[in-house]
Amino acid sequence: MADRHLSRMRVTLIAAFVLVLLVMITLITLFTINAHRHVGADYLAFASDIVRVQQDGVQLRLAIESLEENPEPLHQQQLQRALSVIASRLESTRHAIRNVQLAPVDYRHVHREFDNLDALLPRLEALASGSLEDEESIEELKWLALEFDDSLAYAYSELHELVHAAAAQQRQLMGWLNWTLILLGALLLLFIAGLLLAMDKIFGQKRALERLSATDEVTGLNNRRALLDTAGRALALARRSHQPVSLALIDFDHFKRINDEHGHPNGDRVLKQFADTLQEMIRQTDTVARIGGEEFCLLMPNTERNGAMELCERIRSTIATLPLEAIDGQPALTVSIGIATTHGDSDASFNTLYSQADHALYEAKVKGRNKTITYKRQLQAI
Ligand SMILES: Nc1nc2c(ncn2[C@@H]2O[C@H](COP(=O)(O)OP(=O)(O)OP(=O)(O)O)[C@@H](O)[C@H]2O)c(=O)[nH]1
Repeated sequence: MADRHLSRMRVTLIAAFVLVLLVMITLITLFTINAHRHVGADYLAFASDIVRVQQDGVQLRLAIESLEENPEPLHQQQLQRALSVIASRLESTRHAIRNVQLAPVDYRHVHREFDNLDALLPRLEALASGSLEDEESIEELKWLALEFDDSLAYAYSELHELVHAAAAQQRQLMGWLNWTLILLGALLLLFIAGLLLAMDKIFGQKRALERLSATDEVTGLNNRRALLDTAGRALALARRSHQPVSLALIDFDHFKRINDEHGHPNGDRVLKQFADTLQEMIRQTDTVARIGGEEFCLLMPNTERNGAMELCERIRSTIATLPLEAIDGQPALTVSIGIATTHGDSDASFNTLYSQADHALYEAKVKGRNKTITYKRQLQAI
């Protein structure tokens, strides 16, 4: 049952982890694809560059007007300078477009306009560096310059808009990035919280299992297995510190009658009441366990034979007069007790102690029950 629960929890945890992983991978992939173009681009700087180069068209027009009014070499030189500035700015704008990585589909028409400018520029430069003494050449230069200026203005204004749109996308992307990070953080927290809860549950179940495997369910006392652990430790400690350890086996007399006359459930209640009474009478360092049907074992570390005898006698006489709640509050039971003691200098094992106490218990039963007998080389009865 617990195994099934644990493996279900394991599957849930793995599924949660895979889900979180998938969500993270999807979000990161989507983000990376979109962010690739935008994240590193400085659209703001590019936009202000474009505003600056838009002034080139104004310079060109001014140079043409001056040349028209007064076709002097000085104005011709101004025109040549303006054209050379435009040429180099066109080149650096192209370079900037490649750097900000605008999607080619978005700026295809701008690109076409740039090609047109590329075609017009050499013609303009040739005219501007030729002889401009007759009106016809100036007129041709003027119209070509106007066509060039139109194209330039269109290209730059389109580009400006594209860059603004890209900057808006970049801002939106950053917003998404924030939300993505918040979502990932929340998922991670959820996952960690789930993991902690699951671990808490697992450890809780483990503790409950340990408790159950060490406890007798009728009386709530330690069971045989828990007693063996405790006794092993107590005996090892006693050997090291040369202290005595006593062990008592307590067995009800004619318990069968209780079951027969009052029913098994009432028999259980009697066992429980006895266990509670026993717990109240012993020291904190003592351990009591139910090791069989109606047989109990009391481990008394650091207790000599006389001390054990005194306590067990008190137990025996208390039980003999104990009103049993499950059977009309009447005292109706006695116990027989066998005690064995190991001294500090002895290295008796639990099994030895147990069989000595069992031997003494057998003697108590044979000698008429309701007795406490300590195991000695010759058994000693009270
Ligand atoms: N109610 C209840 N009875 C139990 C439990 N375990 C064992 N018993 C009963 O305890 C009785 C033990 O019977 P016996 O071994 O003959 O011992 P006894 O009747 O106490 O007689 P002596 O020990 O010889 O004095 C049986 O009737 C078992 O059914 C239990 O968990 N609950």
